Amino acid sequence: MSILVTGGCGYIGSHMTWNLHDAGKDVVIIDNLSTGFSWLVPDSVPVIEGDIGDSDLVARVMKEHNVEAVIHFAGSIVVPDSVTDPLGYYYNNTVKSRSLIENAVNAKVKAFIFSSTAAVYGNPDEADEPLKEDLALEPISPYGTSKLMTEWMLRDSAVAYDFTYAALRYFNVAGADPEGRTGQSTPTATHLIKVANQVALGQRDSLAIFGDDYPTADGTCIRDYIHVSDLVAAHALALESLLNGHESFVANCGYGKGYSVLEVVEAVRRVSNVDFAAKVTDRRDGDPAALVADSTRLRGITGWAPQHDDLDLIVKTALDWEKRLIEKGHNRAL
Ligand SMILES: NC(=O)c1ccc[n+]([C@@H]2O[C@H](COP(=O)([O-])OP(=O)(O)OC[C@H]3O[C@@H](n4cnc5c(N)ncnc54)[C@H](O)[C@@H]3O)[C@@H](O)[C@H]2O)c1
Ligand SMILES: O=c1ccn([C@@H]2O[C@H](COP(=O)(O)OP(=O)(O)O[C@H]3O[C@H](CO)[C@@H](O)[C@H](O)[C@H]3O)[C@@H](O)[C@H]2O)c(=O)[nH]1
Repeated sequence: MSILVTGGCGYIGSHMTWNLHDAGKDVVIIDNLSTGFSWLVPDSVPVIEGDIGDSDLVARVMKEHNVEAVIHFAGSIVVPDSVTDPLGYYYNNTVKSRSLIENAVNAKVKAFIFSSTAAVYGNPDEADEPLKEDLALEPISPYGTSKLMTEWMLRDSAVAYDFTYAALRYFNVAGADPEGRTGQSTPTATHLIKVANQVALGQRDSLAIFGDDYPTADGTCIRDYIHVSDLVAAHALALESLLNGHESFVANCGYGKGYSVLEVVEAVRRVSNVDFAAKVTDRRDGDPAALVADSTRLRGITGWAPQHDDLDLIVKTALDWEKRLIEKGHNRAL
């Protein structure tokens, strides 16, 4: 019996792979290496280079590796790109997820964990923060819609076929493996903490703050930053719950605390000890003002208890990984 991790060579998938490897589980990865790197995962884990939309390949891997569970990270992840390329996002995130789910059903996979997102909530009312799972779902970006449609395919399929699923709605995932084995490695990544660390280390010229006229205390957007190690621990617990017979569920993954863009920039300056410049520019398409999670449901179902709930620690682990990338020469595309 093994666990198929799609997108296992990506940022979050590689942390998941190390988590499962450390726990002694059998893992197999399918990744098309569009944004992932096979050197981020343990040498002993098989990496099948291919696409989750390649049904023959997926069926073969599920059969050969006797796959019992799927943890599905593969996808396109940049919110503003989804605004300019909606059909590309619906294809990679929704159409190919449909194909993967069909393969999982045919292979009699028992449990399916899906990377969903806070972007399914759209631009929620301030009064609804922290956000609970049963709020109205009104994504404001094609990225959010592409993920919500996959949640719905899983909901309906789990009724019709014999498997259970967990759709985990991640808030802003950040930080890196405290042991320094993997981290966010896409040189052109657009995530705030990654970009700010790159600026602090002289890998990028400047940091743009996308808008300071939002209805928040300092005018910049508020997000709930969750350490990637806590996030993948939630997946391991969710999988255990499903395999122990828990019914399917949808759950938020975040700490329940929000930081503004300016507060994050201050944290990166403090931790890096570099007083880099940041310039306010126009708003970025598709950005809601504030997203903060209520994770009561996740904690209740799985017993999840975060270990790294500390913004400076998140920034430090990410910064340490960024330095490692420079040492390894993996920052060359910038
Ligand atoms: N990073 C965040 O803050 C965040 C928040 C919410 C949800 N998510 C979701 O988590 C998942 C992982 O995100 P990440 O930050 O690790 O991104 P990532 O880009 O580092 O990882 C995605 C991985 O999937 C692979 N991939 C993409 N399309 C594929 C395809 N069609 N077939 C096979 N492999 C494919 C890529 O090569 C990469 O290794 C995504 O589904 C994303 O939408 C991320
Ligand atoms: O150079 C930058 C980068 C980001 N931001 C701002 O920082 C905040 C966070 O942005 P970013 O780190 O790009 O994350 P999000 O756009 O919030 O999206 C992330 O978090 C979502 C869940 O909240 C996931 O669905 C997405 O996959 C993931 O990329 C936003 O207000 C951005 O406008 C800047 O001001 N300057």
